[in-house]
Amino acid sequence: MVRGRISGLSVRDVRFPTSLGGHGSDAMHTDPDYSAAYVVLETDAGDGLKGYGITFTLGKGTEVVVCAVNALAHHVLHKDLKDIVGDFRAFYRQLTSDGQLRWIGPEKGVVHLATAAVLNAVWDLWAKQEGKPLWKLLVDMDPRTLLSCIDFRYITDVLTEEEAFEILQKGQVGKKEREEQMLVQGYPAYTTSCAWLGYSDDTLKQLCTEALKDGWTRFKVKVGADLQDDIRRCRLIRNTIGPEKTLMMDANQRWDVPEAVEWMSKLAEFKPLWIEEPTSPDDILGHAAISKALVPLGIGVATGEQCHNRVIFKQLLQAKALQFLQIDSCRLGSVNENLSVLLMAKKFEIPVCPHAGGVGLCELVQHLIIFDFISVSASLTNRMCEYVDHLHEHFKYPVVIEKASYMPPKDAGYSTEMKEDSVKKHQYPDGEVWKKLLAARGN
Ligand SMILES: C[C@H](O)[C@@H](O)CC(=O)C(=O)O
Ligand SMILES: [Mg+2]
Repeated sequence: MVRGRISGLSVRDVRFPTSLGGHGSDAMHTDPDYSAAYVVLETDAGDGLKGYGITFTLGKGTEVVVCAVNALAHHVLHKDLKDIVGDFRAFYRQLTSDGQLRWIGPEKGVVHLATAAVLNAVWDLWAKQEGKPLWKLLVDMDPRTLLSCIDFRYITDVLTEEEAFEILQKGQVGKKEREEQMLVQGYPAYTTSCAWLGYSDDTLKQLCTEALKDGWTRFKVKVGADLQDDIRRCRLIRNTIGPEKTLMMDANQRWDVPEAVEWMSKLAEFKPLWIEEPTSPDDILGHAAISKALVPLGIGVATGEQCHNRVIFKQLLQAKALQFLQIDSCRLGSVNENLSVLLMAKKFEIPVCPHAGGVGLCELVQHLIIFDFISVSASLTNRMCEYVDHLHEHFKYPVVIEKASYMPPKDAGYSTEMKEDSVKKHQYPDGEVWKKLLAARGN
């Protein structure tokens, strides 16, 4: 039973110095410090439950997102939780239609990341009050209630509410068996942690060898900065993992369209399943051109981690611009907007392979993809969820990986809560980790 009025919202700037080890590095983000704007919602319900929400950022960008969360706070404060989730579509629209903040969006960039952080906290609180992990809250929700959380504005030309209802109705068939399957086998994952761009060849080889021993069969490598380096690194990885294992490549938006096609024709011998973010995330027709050009090479295009919103996903699908769709739990407007994208992907029969390269993204997105399998896609063909082996120790309910699969979370909530001690230590700039680092840098 949903209860309580939101009595407090706090937001903190939490950063991890991952750049020191080259973790998370790619062709465009060479020194990423994995960071989060971390939101905590309190209520007057007297049950001690809080809602925790994050959005993923890199370093200094967190400052700006924290400001945007504070600017949105008045929409949430003093509201009854039951009014928020009772008409979640209206609340989503209220947040994304703020007359003054909308101008610096709309539904994109900093203000949308802030929306995600706030709404992720609301979903966490809702799931905790219901005593269920978020994936289970979604799986058990009746289709009409689920759809009442989605803003269909701008997507009804490809997906009406009635069509979405039909998809969810069809998804009821075999749902129980699929839930059982998830609880036993988990959701298949791939690892990105062996092959960040800043890692040396020795590190690549060592990490791939260890990952193979741990049962990983799917690997992603960062490419795009230097062709000769890419050829050497991809050869090293392919030789280490063997011809049968799955390899994906990620260029993080480094190339122009013709350059992407040319570059990938040189990397085709390493048999990548996909090239991810070959060019600007806003270039829908560019992605379509690359997709078309790479068909003869057997390489698909994957994108989504920097897709602004459901509208861009809609057009990517309409334009046949991607073969693998990568939702992100913190880039889009939380669960609400991700639900609409999962349903569109189902309509277009495009496999969803979520993005999770960042702090906390694995914790969150596992809920969405497990729900997707049980209630929407009903398929694991060509599907896998990204896994990165970093920073899970800072979360109160960290992901559980077994046999290279995500095991469904059992604790109530959205797995968003961080350990208070970790937050204190990594808060920027006053946490002890940053005080030391900044002093050593002479700041
Ligand atoms: C900066 C991030 O680590 C980015 O490289 C993640 C990413 O592209 C992915 O995980 O995919
Ligand atoms: Mg990527």
